[in-house]
Amino acid sequence: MERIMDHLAHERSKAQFSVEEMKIIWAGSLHAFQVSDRIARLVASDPGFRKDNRAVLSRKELFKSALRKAAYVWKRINELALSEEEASWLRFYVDELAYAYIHWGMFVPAIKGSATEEQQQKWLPLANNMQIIGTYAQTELGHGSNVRGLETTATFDQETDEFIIHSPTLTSSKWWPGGLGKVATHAVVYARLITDGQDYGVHGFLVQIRSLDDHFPLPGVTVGDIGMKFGSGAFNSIDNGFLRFNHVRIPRNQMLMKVSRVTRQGKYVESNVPKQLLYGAMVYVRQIIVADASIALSRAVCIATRYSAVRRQFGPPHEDENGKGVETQVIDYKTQQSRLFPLLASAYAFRFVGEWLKWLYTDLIQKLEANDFSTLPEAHACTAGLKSLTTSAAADGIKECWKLCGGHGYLSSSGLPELYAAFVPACTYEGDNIVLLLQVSRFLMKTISQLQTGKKPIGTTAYMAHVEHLIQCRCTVQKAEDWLNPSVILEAFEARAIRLSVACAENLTKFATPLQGFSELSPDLVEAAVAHCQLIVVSKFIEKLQQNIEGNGVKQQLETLCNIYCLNLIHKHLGDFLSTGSISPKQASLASDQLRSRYSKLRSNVIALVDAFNYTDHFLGSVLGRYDGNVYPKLYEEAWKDPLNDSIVPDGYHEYIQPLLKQQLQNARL
Ligand SMILES: CCCCCCCC/C=C\CCCCCCC/C=C/C(=O)SCCNC(=O)CCNC(=O)[C@H](O)C(C)(C)COP(=O)(O)OP(=O)(O)OC[C@H]1O[C@@H](n2cnc3c(N)ncnc32)[C@H](O)[C@@H]1OP(=O)(O)O
Ligand SMILES: Cc1cc2nc3c(=O)[nH]c(=O)nc-3n(C[C@H](O)[C@H](O)[C@H](O)COP(=O)(O)OP(=O)(O)OC[C@H]3O[C@@H](n4cnc5c(N)ncnc54)[C@H](O)[C@@H]3O)c2cc1C
Repeated sequence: MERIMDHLAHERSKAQFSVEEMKIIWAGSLHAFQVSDRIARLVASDPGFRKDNRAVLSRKELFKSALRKAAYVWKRINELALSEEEASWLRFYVDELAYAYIHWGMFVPAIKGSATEEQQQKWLPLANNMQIIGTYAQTELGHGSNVRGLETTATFDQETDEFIIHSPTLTSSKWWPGGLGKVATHAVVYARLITDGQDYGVHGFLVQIRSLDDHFPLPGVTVGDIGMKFGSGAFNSIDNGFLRFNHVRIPRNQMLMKVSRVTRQGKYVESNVPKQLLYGAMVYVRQIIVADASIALSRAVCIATRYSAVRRQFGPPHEDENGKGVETQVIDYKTQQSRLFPLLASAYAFRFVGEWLKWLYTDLIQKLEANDFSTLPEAHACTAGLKSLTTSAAADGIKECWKLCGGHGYLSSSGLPELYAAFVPACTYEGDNIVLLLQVSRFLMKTISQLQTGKKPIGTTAYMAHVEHLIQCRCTVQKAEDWLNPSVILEAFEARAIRLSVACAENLTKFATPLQGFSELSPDLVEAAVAHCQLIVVSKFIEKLQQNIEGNGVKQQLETLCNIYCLNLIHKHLGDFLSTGSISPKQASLASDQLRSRYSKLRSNVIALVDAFNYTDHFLGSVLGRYDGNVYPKLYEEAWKDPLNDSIVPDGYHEYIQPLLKQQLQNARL
């Protein structure tokens, strides 16, 4: 048997902590680690889940392959009698975007969040058993961010006890819903509710769009795919669709009636729950997307880190561990470290804030069940803000990782182009990132205005209670080591965040109306929201370190990562920190000194830190990120697999190359 050479073994031997213990920290618990590890291996070893040929498939082949895999996933879930937790891991590791993401991730949560108990009893078993396949049809051709501006109508017909769903204009066509184009049989459709001639705004309706017998669209329904999207593979395995209704009738009881309902007599009745619960599915998915951002970023970082340890360029002659003369590993260049290590730190930071957000969401759901709606505004602000912050940083980070791999990063076989193409729309779906930050700033301005009324800020805004101190405090750092003190870091971030918010609040008073002020100051408001969200990530990382963290050397590594995450943010947003007086220029320079020293401290551990993500080669899908580091022979092998190399002389030679060459030859002879 061929011995598998581990080109990264020397790197692994340098680690100063227990990778196995770190794997548990990354997974969240021993149980989560064990389940996810088992399912990851199950997926990786099943040829039915092969995905290395995706980049060369045509759109139709890719789509069909995604359908096949989704059906196979369902089959395996049932054959193996997987629990809900195991089934989620299976879908996750299969790593193929398909209609099932929208079905499980949005359609089912929308029903759970907005339907009455009775409606849930009818629809959830059908959805859970995949007897119907659902999509989430909110966005329209002319309206995405502005949900209140949706045009589709649902007009109540008292005579027949039905709603008539209609698309009155081209711009009211539903546009983008995943799984809609070719697969979904049902949709949660967001439409303006009209009864008794009055428009009550946007509400959710459960609408069947395709026949369960022959899959043809039902009468009055026009539906199709919106076309190819950015990048090969990636989102092109999903049929994002368009949908138009021509007076389609549905029974009255297919309005999702938890928040409000229409009676048999056509009377609109509000319940005692806030209308924002209609947007509950968005809060749910935004929270999941934060976890997804840490995964996408950590995948890219894992690839770039392993490859940076394998790749060698320039440098004074070195001897490797076998005494052979070699060039410098690119990971030892300080520029490479200053680009890569903050991304590694961010992956961990986002993991921990994602864990906390999951807790916040679970807590919200428990409170909502007890009719306590008090934490809904904060949950909305946190999910919106952190979704925005983490997806923007992860998308930029993946792109940086591809550049960190030089030319080979641009190859499909690096896995990075597809990862980027698949992830970058997260900056737009579930709310454009800027629009979401503006929601956070609205929440911040409200919180600041309530300080004057004596209302005590809670949760992630609790720091605002100390506004008087934070507005005038001075950072105490005198030497580089002082930047390792978590309370110093926290105060600098709190001071920056509150000073930016207070400046916005003061400036807003200078405008004739709040609307005008919000519009004029929106770039500043976005910066204040970013500062607040970064503070949340920093504080949750610091809180994580205060927990009981077991394992040889694990806590020390996390402390170094936390320092790098925070100090790099100070470095990147120096303008904010200096202009608000949160730190001085001298302290900024000390922060940079400390950051450099943290990179050196981290260096020998980075391969082990990416191993702790516990990603299989199948999941990573990257020749550059292979666990064994055996990059060059595998790149060569992959190149041979390209369809262009199926023949020695390419198709088209006889039509287009040979005549050209002959012509040139004849011309030369003349
Ligand atoms: C097991 C497998 C599961 C797989 C799961 C998959 C999970 C993901 C993982 C990987 C990803 C891969 C798959 C990707 C799938 C992508 C699917 C994408 C779907 C979509 O994009 S659906 C469409 C989403 N659309 C949006 O997000 C639109 C954005 N716009 C809005 O949210 C809103 O309109 C708004 C927030 C901009 C509101 O603007 P407006 O000023 O008009 O405000 P009002 O509507 O009047 O609201 C006022 C009031 O309400 C508060 N508010 C607003 N939104 C919410 C909310 N969601 N929750 C609670 N509260 C809310 C707002 O703050 C205001 O409060 P105050 O009056 O200020 O107190
Ligand atoms: C891959 C993908 C999958 C999707 N899946 C679904 C789905 O399953 N179901 C569904 O319903 N939808 C889906 N969507 C649609 C998605 O939710 C919307 O694209 C998103 O909400 C943004 O809306 P928009 O496209 O209208 O952007 P717009 O709002 O038109 O944004 C355009 C620009 O205007 C700016 N802008 C907009 N409003 C403001 C403002 N108030 N202040 C300042 N700037 C502003 C934005 O920042 C952006 O730069 C999907 C989208 C994508 C890309």
